[in-house]
Amino acid sequence: MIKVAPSILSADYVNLQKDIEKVEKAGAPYLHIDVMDGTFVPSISYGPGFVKAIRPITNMVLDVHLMVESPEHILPMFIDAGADIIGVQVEATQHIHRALQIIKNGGVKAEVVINPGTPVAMIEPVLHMVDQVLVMTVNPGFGGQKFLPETVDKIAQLNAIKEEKGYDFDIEVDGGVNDKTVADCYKAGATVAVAGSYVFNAEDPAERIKALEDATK
Ligand SMILES: O=C(CO)[C@H](O)[C@H](O)COP(=O)(O)O
Ligand SMILES: [Fe+2]
Repeated sequence: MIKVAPSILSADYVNLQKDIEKVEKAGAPYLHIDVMDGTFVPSISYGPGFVKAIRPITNMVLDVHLMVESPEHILPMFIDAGADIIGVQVEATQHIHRALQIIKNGGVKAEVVINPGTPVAMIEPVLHMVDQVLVMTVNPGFGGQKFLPETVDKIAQLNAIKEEKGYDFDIEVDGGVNDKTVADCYKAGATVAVAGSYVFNAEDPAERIKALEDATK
């Protein structure tokens, strides 16, 4: 069964605590927090203060996805804010190895993220040092986009490398995930699924989390 990571990008910001409590009660193990800088992606979302405010109200794993140019400079702020996992986009830095080192040295799990147009070969040199790889299944920047099926092959490629080399990272998928698309990702080797609009644009987020779990049993 896949681990579900609801993305609060599609939550009700005015009643955020209620929405967070709903998905935690439904048993979601991760909470996905999308940080957007208005440069790497067009949108602007939230910063380390947001993570710091959420930290004491939940026991879920705080899975922070940085869509930020040159993230090295801001990593210490997200480490101090209480993130459990920090993901950096390989396309956003000339120093992916250094960025991952900073995260690990801060005692936080390190994740590398790849966009749909980026080949797996780009991240092969750092796969030995990551706790999680995030395969973007849409182009980053917005919630509610359509899943890109051509990204599934990259999940399989990563899973093959993981098995061949004996690496121990989770494979997370993010973008357009629903009860249909999640099944192919899981079959290819994904272990964590981010879902924003599918979970939060629903009457009952708990029912949607269960549907994702049931589709991957
Ligand atoms: O990183 C992201 C977009 O760049 C997100 O995690 C986004 O919230 C996914 O949303 P949805 O499940 O609605 O496609
Ligand atoms: Fe994300």
